[in-house]
Amino acid sequence: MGNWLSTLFNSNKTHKILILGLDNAGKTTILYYLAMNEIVYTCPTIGSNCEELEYKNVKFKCWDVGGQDKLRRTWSAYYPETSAVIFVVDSSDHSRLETTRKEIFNVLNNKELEGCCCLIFANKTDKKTSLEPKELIRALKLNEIQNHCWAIRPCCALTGKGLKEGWSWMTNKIK
Ligand SMILES: Nc1nc2c(ncn2[C@@H]2O[C@H](COP(=O)(O)OP(=O)(O)OP(=O)(O)O)[C@@H](O)[C@H]2O)c(=O)[nH]1
Ligand SMILES: [Mg+2]
Repeated sequence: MGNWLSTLFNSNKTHKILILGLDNAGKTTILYYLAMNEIVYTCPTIGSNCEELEYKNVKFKCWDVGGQDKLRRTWSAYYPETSAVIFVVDSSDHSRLETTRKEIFNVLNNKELEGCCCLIFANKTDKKTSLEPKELIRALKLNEIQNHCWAIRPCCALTGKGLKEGWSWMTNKIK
């Protein structure tokens, strides 16, 4: 991982992280930025990508699952043993806010994810039309999330801006 993902404390456990979100949200771009600290040009994911990362001597196995409509029904196969969900939102995609909202709540209402914390990355902040986190909280009704510790963080996967802050929040919440 990048420089900011260095060493501090020890744990033998590998935490499973699930990266979900609609197609084109930027999940794969985020995964590879976290894993390699560089921008990877992607094509739509059919199936999933998996990378093992280490942060402060804690190991993470991150699954990025394709977000196309027909692939979303496969997401639940990845739920068992998940420590945290990262839900990536294209904050400039105004036309699919309602679909995004439904998918977030579908995911978080699943019993297999009980107790998981959820980091929502408001990605593509470089775009002029991107909504701010507080606008997304309102549009996606995030205050209605129950029984999950959650946070929303703005980011730009093309520059890495905001990824560290979001990742740090998530790792602090994982038990
Ligand atoms: N402008 C901008 N484009 C981005 C950003 N992050 C990702 N993209 C672009 O958005 C497109 C989709 O990115 P992916 O990472 O493939 O999206 P995905 O969520 O993995 O999509 P699926 O695999 O289809 O589920 C690519 O062209 C990326 O280069 C960002 O922060 N800003
Ligand atoms: Mg992808």
